Amino acid sequence: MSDAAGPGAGASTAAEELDARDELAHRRKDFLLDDDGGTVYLDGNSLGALPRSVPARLAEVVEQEWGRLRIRSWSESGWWSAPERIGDRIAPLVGAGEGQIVVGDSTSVNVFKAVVGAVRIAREEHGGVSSSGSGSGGRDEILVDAATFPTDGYIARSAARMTGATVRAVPVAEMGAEAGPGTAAVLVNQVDYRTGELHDLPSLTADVHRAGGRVVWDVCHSAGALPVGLDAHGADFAVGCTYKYLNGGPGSPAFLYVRRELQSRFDTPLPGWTSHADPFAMSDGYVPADGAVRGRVGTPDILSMLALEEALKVWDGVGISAVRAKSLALTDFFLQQVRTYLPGGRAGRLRLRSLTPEAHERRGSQISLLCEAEEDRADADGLTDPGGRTADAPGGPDVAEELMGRLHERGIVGDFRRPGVLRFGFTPLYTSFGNADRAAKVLAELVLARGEA
Ligand SMILES: Cc1ncc(COP(=O)(O)O)c(C=O)c1O
Ligand SMILES: Nc1c(O)cccc1C(=O)C[C@H](N)C(=O)O
Repeated sequence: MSDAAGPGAGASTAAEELDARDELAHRRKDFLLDDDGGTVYLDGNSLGALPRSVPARLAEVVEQEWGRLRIRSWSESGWWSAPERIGDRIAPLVGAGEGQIVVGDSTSVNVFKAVVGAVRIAREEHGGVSSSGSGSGGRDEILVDAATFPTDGYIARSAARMTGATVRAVPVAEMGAEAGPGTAAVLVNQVDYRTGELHDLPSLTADVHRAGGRVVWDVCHSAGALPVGLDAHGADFAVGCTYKYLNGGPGSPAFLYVRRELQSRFDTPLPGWTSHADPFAMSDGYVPADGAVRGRVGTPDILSMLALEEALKVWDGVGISAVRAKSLALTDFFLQQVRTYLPGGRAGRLRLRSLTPEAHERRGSQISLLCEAEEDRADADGLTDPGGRTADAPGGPDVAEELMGRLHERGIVGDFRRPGVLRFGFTPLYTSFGNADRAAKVLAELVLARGEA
């Protein structure tokens, strides 16, 4: 086991061989990881690790650009154009051409802009009147992914109230069939935050378009983890955060993608002055800027934004397809090792069941294991029946939360989501196969100790 692989050293030969062949292994050194402390960090699907070059760059921004140049930095240090410049840096990672992504605000705020923008465009296309808000062209419904990360659902409901639409929660698998003549917009997560399931962006986008609606993709759990293909598959809008697989740091600004053909018709519900065609004219009337700039609202959060820009340098020379290949290999390997160390996925009355699909085309970059405390089931084959019941069996959620606490004590950092889900995120730029092996081994030890107690 090489030092570069970090904790997990001394792990299985299989892990060592996989690490030795890993084309992305050299990237690990670009991150500050707690290798000496023995921590295996599998929570990059919530907060990515710190790229080593960020602190020095932030110090420079604060001391030099803010401290010395002060107001001049808006032009001389490129602060003013940072939202679009950084958007173009993210673009290839999500399959977008230049000029369609703006960075800023939170994902929640961008969901609001995109959903209202999508409803307005759909209505205009079907004979409604977008700017006055009157006339819907019969497009009165917003479909929302029934298992969505909560913020999207909350925001969609507010956007619906404001536009006179209604929201209907629909399981993603049924959305294509449910989209119809009343559909204005569809809001859907490409990867489910709880189960790690990857949804079919190309086919659902095509279905929504056939129904005459517009689709907003939340790519928080796919940006930087897998090829998204926004342009290629005709996505209308996309929003995503940058603090997960893009490692931008806590609360780093989100991004908004508006497909080029829709930009001139994007009627933002938050027309702040920085999205004006001539912001420094400071005129009374709002005239929207062209292009990605139209997605801005107010003054960009420069410190977070420039930390993100520096963090994105770890992607230099890295292709998203290599990242995807390693992500699938890591998640396959983790599942395989859990099965090896915990045969049948169970110990006594305690059972782990993967909610993350086995099929690669349906898997994001995390593994979610539902922890059930139940009677032994004759039909159970352990870890292999995603899509089954997710009932919180007696003690399930409590035991899962307790187990995640114990994992943290043993240096394995994943997280817990209700009901009883242990989440393990795999960030290919810095996670080694040794990490995956060590996490599986410690998890199995803890389940065995707890289940047979
Ligand atoms: C799918 C998804 N959407 C949105 C968010 C959060 O949005 P915000 O960045 O506004 O907190 C998260 C995670 O926090 C998420 O997982
Ligand atoms: N954004 C977060 C935060 O500010 C605090 C704690 C966690 C988060 C997260 O990102 C949660 C994450 N989206 C999830 O998938 O559960």
